[in-house]
Amino acid sequence: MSLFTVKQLTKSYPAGKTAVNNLSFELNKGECLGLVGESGCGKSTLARCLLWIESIDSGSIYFKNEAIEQLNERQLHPYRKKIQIVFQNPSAALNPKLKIKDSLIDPYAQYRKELNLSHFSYTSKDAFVKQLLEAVELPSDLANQYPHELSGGQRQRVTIARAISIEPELIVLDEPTASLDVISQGAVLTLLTELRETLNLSYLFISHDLAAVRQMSQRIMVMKEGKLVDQFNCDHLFAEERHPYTKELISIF
Ligand SMILES: Nc1ncnc2c1ncn2[C@@H]1O[C@H](COP(=O)(O)OP(=O)(O)OP(=O)(O)O)[C@@H](O)[C@H]1O
Repeated sequence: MSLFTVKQLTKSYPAGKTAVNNLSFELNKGECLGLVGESGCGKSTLARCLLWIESIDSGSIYFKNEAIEQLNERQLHPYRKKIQIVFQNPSAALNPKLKIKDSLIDPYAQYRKELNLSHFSYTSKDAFVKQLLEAVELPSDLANQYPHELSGGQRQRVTIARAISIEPELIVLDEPTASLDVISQGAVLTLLTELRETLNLSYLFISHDLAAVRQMSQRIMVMKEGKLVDQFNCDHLFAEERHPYTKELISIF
């Protein structure tokens, strides 16, 4: 089943070049779709368009057959709950003045009236936070600490716990391990794979690191200068018909 169907999506910035140029693709429920391309090719712009925090110039984005560009802000509210994002830099994503438990509870507090959780259950704030920390393999005593008291890897686990707290259908992972050391990177990627299976999540996994994208994804899309130049199943990565740019990326990974 298609979760996202994107048709001929174009987005440009005033006085700038076209960041996303006539992009079409589908993202299926339960899959991890990888998006790879060099810095500046338009990956994050595409992510912001899908989250509808950036308007589009033309084209369509369907979420489960509903055209999101036709929804008003009130109609977008339930849509926003179904899609969460994890950014590259967990320090910027967490409020330094809030204890971890207060950051973690934020999405739940925002959407609690509409939530029908099946994996997590809310009995009290402390118990809920404990479940979330356990899900990302963090000790529960981190709940009372502040972001600066945690390591980068721990902080990124907190942002992942926050993203999964309202059991979204899709998480956009925008370079989620780029700020971490190699060991933490591997551990976070393994955790994300386990969470996708346990919580039946779908991912759009954005990275300039083809090796990480290959480890995580079932299908891969390759972007170059705003355009989608290649898309294929992971097991076809080394096939002869790959686009020359994909072959170039393979040669450097
Ligand atoms: N708010 C903005 N205003 C003007 N131009 C922008 C804006 N955001 C992005 N751009 C431009 O759009 C293009 C695509 O940027 P984008 O951040 O989407 O690329 P990216 O592939 O995510 O890069 P990176 O991997 O470095 O994050 C770039 O040329 C960038 O300069």
